[in-house]
Amino acid sequence: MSSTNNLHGLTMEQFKELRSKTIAAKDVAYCPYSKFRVGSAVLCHDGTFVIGGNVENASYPVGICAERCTLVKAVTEGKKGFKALGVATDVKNPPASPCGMCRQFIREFCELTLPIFMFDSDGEHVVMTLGQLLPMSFGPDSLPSAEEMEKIRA
Ligand SMILES: O=c1ccn([C@H]2C[C@H](O)[C@@H](CO)O2)c(=O)[nH]1
Ligand SMILES: [Zn+2]
Repeated sequence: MSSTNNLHGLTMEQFKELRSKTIAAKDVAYCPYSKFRVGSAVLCHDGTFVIGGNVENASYPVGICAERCTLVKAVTEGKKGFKALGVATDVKNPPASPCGMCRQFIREFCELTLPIFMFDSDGEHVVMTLGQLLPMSFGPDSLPSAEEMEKIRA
């Protein structure tokens, strides 16, 4: 389920860059209310990285998590496929994992095999795939086509 030595197809160099960018991204968090810094980075298929942090709001529910911030940036920069996602916080035992809303958000754009590296306060990680974190999930391929939908409703 979790592992510290399986890089899920990433080279050691890619993994190290994902780790350093994810941990550094904690510095871009805007979290005056919770003070809980979350950094995130995604490795895109084109080899580039996009980073983000949690961005809170005086109207608390309006805030956005680091993982969604990162993916919104990547998608709107035209990035198409994603090889790995990192998330880093200042807690340990266990490291924080993406919330349910983020898991579903990630599902829209990534394969179930996407590895999600969760880094703790010491930079140690647990890695799980999106499919492990979000079993029997509902995604774009779960919706019937317009034609199928017509048959279903007939
Ligand atoms: O995986 C997580 C968990 C929490 N948060 C944010 C939301 C909020 O700003 C703060 C406290 O929940 O951390 C994230 O960004 N990602
Ligand atoms: Zn979230």
